[in-house]
Amino acid sequence: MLFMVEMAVDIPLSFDRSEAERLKAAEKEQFQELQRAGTWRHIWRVAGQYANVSIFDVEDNAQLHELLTGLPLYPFMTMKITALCRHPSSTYDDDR
Ligand SMILES: O=C(O)C[C@H]1C=CC(=O)O1
Repeated sequence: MLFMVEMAVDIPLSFDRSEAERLKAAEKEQFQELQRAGTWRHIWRVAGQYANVSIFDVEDNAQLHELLTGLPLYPFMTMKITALCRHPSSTYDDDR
């Protein structure tokens, strides 16, 4: 199942800087692992914002929930999730 996830990150200025850097590094590592696995299929930076638009390919809603709530930066994120389905005009075989 494909989902578009819009994520915005807001780490308060009062939050410990070195802990923030540690969480960002952990987030990057987790992201790259999921990208290599094909689960976190795409990511784009939203220009001018600490935010991204991502496409996830997961088994079900529960897997998406587990994955998103397990992200190191999750406590600082707001998310908007949109379920996607194949467009009838698409020529791509992997648009499930
Ligand atoms: O940078 C972000 O948008 C937040 C998060 C998503 C992937 C990653 O490495 O960090």
